[in-house]
Amino acid sequence: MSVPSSLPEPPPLPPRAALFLDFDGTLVEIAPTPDAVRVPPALLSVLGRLARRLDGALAVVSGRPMRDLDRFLPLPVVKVGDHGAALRLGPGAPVIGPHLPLPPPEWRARAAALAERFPGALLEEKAHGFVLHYRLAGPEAGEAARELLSALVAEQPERFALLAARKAWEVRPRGVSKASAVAALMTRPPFAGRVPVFVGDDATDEEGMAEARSGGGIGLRLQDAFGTPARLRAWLAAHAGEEADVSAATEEKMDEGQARPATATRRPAAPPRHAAPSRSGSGAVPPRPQGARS
Ligand SMILES: O=P(O)(O)OC[C@H]1O[C@H](O[C@H]2O[C@H](CO)[C@@H](O)[C@H](O)[C@H]2O)[C@H](O)[C@@H](O)[C@@H]1O
Repeated sequence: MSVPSSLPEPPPLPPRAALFLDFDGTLVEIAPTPDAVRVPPALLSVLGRLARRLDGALAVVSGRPMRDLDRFLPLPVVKVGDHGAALRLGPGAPVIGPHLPLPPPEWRARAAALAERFPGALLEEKAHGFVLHYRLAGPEAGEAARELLSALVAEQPERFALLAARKAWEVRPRGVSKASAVAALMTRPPFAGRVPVFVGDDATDEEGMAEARSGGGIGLRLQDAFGTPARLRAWLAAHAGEEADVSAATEEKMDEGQARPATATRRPAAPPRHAAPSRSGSGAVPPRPQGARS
């Protein structure tokens, strides 16, 4: 991801924030395949600590199936999967969601056949849809996927939509979105009455950001507000208080394979500039973390 040479300072997390975080491309860097994403170990402790500071008002809101979120983020935080179709409100809670249509089996079969034709293309199955990934197969595969899936969705346009994802095309049911997930969570404790803040990087996240803004909160596009997932992670670490586990600069080296986790430096979190720190979960949050490029 190219980083603008000077980014404005990210806004402070408002007092009594409810934080909604996208996963792919936001909390973690984009990887060649869905299974290849790397979750820095420090991220798990940072998210756990930050969730406690926010009295539980932190949710990961992703297009991923819940099984992937549980695998990559084995944490007792609120999780939303499948672009809003699956919701788990806490540890041990059942996965809930609205009744949604299933795509016809023939659609999946035709998508699988297309993936077979293009080496590197991948079909990712979801409960109520599927994704054709062409990151490793090239633009010709992407164009073929777009043509096929848009024709399929046109057969049932009131029930399904085609989503342009990052080097992928996704068939997903209508009726749910990251916006509907944010709206639903904001009616329930511990989110209700807080200021929604949504951070994300792609088209589906724009819906979540718009919902946060319409609820009086903030929508932060990762590329504009932080530049890279590593800088967002450092910002989250600073907001989590105590200690930031890994500096953004060190994480970036690790991401590039230049350093091992054992070499990570530990440093104190940047002190908040905009408001006094709080341990109650209602505190405001800091500025751009040290080590981040401006
Ligand atoms: O809502 P998100 O958490 O951002 O998830 C969106 C989709 O992310 C995944 O695909 C994307 O990330 C992969 C890993 O970095 C990358 O290989 C792929 O090219 C991207 O499109 C995931 O596989 C999808 O299920 C999510 O909907």
